[in-house]
Amino acid sequence: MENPIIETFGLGKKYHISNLVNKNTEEKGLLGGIKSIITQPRHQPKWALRNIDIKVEQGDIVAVLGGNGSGKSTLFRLLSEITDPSEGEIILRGSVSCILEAGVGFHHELTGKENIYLNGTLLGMSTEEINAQFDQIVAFSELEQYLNVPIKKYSSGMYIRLAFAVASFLRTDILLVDEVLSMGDESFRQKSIKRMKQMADEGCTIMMVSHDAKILRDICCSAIHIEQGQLIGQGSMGELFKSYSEK
Ligand SMILES: Nc1ncnc2c1ncn2[C@@H]1O[C@H](COP(=O)(O)OP(=O)(O)OP(=O)(O)O)[C@@H](O)[C@H]1O
Repeated sequence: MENPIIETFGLGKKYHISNLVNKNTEEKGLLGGIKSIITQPRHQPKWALRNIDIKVEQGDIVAVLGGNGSGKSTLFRLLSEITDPSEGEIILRGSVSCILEAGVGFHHELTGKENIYLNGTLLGMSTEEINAQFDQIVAFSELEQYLNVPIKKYSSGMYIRLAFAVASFLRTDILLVDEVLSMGDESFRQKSIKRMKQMADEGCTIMMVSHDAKILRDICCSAIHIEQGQLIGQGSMGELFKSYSEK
């Protein structure tokens, strides 16, 4: 694979989880016999991902497979630069848009319309470029009536429709879609799948997480399999899905 659009080298992310540890101690002296509880914060490091070396080719639609807590969302957070790696390196040869869990990427006090312009500006687009895409975004999201309403008043389904429309019609080379299609209704899901195939045909690279195996098998040609923060494999969807579902 020459000049893959996404490459990672020894990528790792370590979180520090603070646990409150109750320690029963027996007081001596004046307070002899009285037990007190001392609560001490302790920080335990946990590697959410480690030693991840992947390569993704431009125009590919890649499924990211893995059980709960395996590190899929962490990988997307690293690739979209929401969080920094603890070790290793990421090379991105294009701009990234992501649709992560409801709320991320939008400013809740701003209206739908203001968020469309804000997202476009963050992607480096001029007002004229955003204007040129605006009607398509609104039509795709089917939120004409709610454009001047603050995002905080949107339902999760409405949020997902706007997030998908914004991410898929504003200029982007890489689209990361994390488990959001299951939140929309069936007709929106079908429309989104069609749009993703069209984007891939136009050269956009898509990585997606979904617990809906049918969606993944329908549109992904390759896959990455992660378990407990470790890369199990990268290859064709057919091959990896088989080993993933047999585990
Ligand atoms: N902000 C955080 N602080 C501490 N630990 C975290 C944080 N985010 C994720 N983790 C831990 O990192 C591991 C990987 O989490 P991640 O959300 O990436 O998994 P996932 O594969 O997306 O899971 P799921 O399919 O359940 O959404 C988990 O053990 C999780 O508890």
